Amino acid sequence: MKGVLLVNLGSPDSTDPKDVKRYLDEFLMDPRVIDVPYWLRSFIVRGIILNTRPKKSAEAYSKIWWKEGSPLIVLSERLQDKVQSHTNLPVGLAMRYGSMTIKKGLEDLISKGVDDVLIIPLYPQFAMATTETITVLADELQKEYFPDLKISSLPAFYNKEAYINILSNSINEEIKDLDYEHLLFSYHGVPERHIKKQDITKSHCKIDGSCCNTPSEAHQFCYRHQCYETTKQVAKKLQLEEGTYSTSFQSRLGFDPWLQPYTDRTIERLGLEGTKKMAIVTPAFVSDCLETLEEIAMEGKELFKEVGGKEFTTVACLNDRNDWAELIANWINDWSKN
Ligand SMILES: C=CC1=C(C)c2cc3[nH]c(cc4nc(cc5[nH]c(cc1n2)c(C)c5CCC(=O)O)C(CCC(=O)O)=C4C)c(C)c3C=C
Ligand SMILES: [Fe+2]
Ligand SMILES: [Fe+2]
Repeated sequence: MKGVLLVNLGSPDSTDPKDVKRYLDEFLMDPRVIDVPYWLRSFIVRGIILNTRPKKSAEAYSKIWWKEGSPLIVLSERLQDKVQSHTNLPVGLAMRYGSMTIKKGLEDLISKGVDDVLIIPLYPQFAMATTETITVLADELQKEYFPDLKISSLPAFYNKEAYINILSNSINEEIKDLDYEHLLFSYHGVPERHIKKQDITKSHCKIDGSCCNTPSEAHQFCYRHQCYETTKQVAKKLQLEEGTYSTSFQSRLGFDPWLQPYTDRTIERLGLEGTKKMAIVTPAFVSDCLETLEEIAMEGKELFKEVGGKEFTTVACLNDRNDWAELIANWINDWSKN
């Protein structure tokens, strides 16, 4: 029997700094997130980051935590329920990090009689630190624990027409009555090194602003290309005028160069240049989370006001929108016919 496992990033079990530390340890020790040799990663993560960050992150999580738990997890569970209501196949939910493990998710599906699983990474754009780490772990688990299980995964959907339509509608619903001056598409950043590493041609990626616009088979794994493509397709769909929107990258960590332009500097620049009303959408996230609710809706807004901005509107992630849940169910039903 076929079944499906939706997989999102995960959150700590609570806002207690001890839980945050345990979660960050698992997350940041993933070699596809901090991609340096083990001894160096261990030194950076356990010797430096985990000494100070858990307390700071725990405070940030406390600002956005819901009565039911982590917004990312609660919203993913609501999505799972809605998707389940549109398909007869069992739909499970797991997180790449934290307590809701992929192993448990697969065991649960197997206990329902499933022997053929479609993994759906809940990330529109492919990245080594998100999509790839999920599929690699699922393959490892399959080899070690579930040799009779067939596993396949849904590819990144950053440019799929039905997804672009739903994302565009979600943005339009929020901004149609605003006379905003600038719409910023803010994606989670990654170190530039990740982009170069994923270049299967080993010659295409230059991070010079032009390679991502030049057709190449490398784009199948180029997070930067895929982010710009999502922006481009939405802008086309919504007929946004050139100059009234742009793309930036948020949430950088450490001192290496990450994808630019950075979101915080872009918000600051827009405000300093005289923009009074801006809107912001975060299409790398399908569920609202720390990075959208705190970093953007709180910190970003505060920064914009500090530099003279007046109105800062955040567009909610797709979360558990009916059209989004229906689209995932359509993908599942299409897959189940093969
Ligand atoms: C080297 C570090 C990181 C990389 C690379 C990275 C890529 C990446 N992350 C997401 C999505 C999310 N990240 C979230 C939180 C978060 N991310 C990092 C670091 C890297 N992410 C940290 C340290 C944290 C924890 C928060 C903090 O301490 O500030 C979240 C939110 C989780 C939640 O519980 O709400 C999401 C979602 C993507 C899409 C991505 C690459 C494309
Ligand atoms: Fe992240
Ligand atoms: Fe590229």
